[in-house]
Amino acid sequence: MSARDTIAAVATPPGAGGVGVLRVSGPAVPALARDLLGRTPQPRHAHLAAFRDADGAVLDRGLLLYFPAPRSYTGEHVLELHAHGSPVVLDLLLRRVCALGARPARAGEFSERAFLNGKLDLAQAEAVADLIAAGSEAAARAALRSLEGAFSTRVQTLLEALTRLRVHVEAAIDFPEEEIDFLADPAIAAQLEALRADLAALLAEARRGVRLADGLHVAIVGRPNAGKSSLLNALAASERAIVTDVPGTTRDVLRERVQLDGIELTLADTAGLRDSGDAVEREGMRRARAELERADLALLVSDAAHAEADLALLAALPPEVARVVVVNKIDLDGAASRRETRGREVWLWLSALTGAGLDLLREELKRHAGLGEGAAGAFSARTRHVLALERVAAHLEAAALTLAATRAGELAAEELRQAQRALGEITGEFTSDDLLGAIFSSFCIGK
Ligand SMILES: Nc1nc2c(ncn2[C@@H]2O[C@H](COP(=O)(O)OP(=O)(O)OP(=O)(O)O)[C@@H](O)[C@H]2O)c(=O)[nH]1
Ligand SMILES: [K+]
Ligand SMILES: [Mg+2]
Repeated sequence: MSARDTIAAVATPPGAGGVGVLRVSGPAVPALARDLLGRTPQPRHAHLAAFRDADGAVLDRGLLLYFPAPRSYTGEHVLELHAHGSPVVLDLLLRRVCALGARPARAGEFSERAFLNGKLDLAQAEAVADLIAAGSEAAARAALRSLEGAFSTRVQTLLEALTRLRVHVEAAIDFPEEEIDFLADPAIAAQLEALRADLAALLAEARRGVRLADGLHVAIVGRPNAGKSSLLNALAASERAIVTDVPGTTRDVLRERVQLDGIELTLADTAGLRDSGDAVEREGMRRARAELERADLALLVSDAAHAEADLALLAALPPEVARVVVVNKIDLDGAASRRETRGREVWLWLSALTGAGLDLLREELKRHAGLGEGAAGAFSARTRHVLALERVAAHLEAAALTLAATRAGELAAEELRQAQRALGEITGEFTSDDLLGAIFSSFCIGK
């Protein structure tokens, strides 16, 4: 399979447990397995074995499973030893297999080998880590879909369409006397447009995939006393934040994780924004603004009694952050809860105190977290993928402009080539060692 060395690591989490698994991968595995079992193991068969140290003393009794290459996680010969989940026993077993020719694996090294042996593409390998780290049911389901190739297949389809288009354009360049006519062929423009539309759809889904994997980061902002901390407490269903009728109560950012129908929200309560205030409060406001820059969604809370004045803040929000306007304290004038769309904002009338209208807010949050319509087939993605897709979009746009304006085949072809490269980075067709190192080193040991 490869001339790589043999690696070993405990694959189960540190600490005591019912069962602990030691995993070994590489060319030394067949000999190692024979040594441990006293005979050649059957492939993919659970053998009951006594694991012995060099002197023949039994270290533990457990199961031994042998997966010959290439039908294994890494694509190499793999051995799994299922022992009792004792850190001491597992450490002794690890020492034993290292004495028999293995070395301790680095973080993510099994998955890296799976990638290098073509068992998983890069997006799938990342999905393994995202599945392990999933903080909610929706995140776990989405990561499994990516692991099974839902995202990669879409990328692959785009890559194929892009390749066909490049063949067309590059063929035109090879016939300079006909190049202009060739590139004016409406079929080329149509192919490019279709590609851009498919890419835009995939980009939107990948962005949702990032939110599903990471959870939705919500910054709660507004004027002092609008009821921001009360809203956080209502959503968290606990008295996490201090609520008083004194404006300027919240000084620091308070973050709270909330599970909402299988998705994870990180809510950040912030200091009320106003012009005056002491030094501490001003620092709180600076932190509130920094929180906004990082958020996926801003909940702008206003007091129903003076909502219009409070909402002058809308213009101050970073333009790229999605926002929902909350008109709070409707209990004071007896208004009913409701939802309205005004321009790019959704407005919700509710009461953090009585809970009226909170269900509308929960629905809105779920929509933003990617659990809206069409979420059934959602896959997980990473910011790295979104950035790559954005670069692809920019190159395709440049190619379209070049073709439309100048019919400069060489330039358009170069943009398409760059687009293909950026797309290939997602699945790992084009990668640098630095990128691979960065990705796999963030995995856990034994994966
Ligand atoms: N009647 C009514 N009062 C509310 C409601 N929400 C909050 N309040 C009251 O408004 C006051 C301010 O609430 P907070 O939650 O502290 O407001 P805040 O926006 O966090 O204030 P700062 O942290 O000072 O910026 C408190 O007295 C709350 O009890 C509501 O829906 N209805
Ligand atoms: K307050
Ligand atoms: Mg507060």
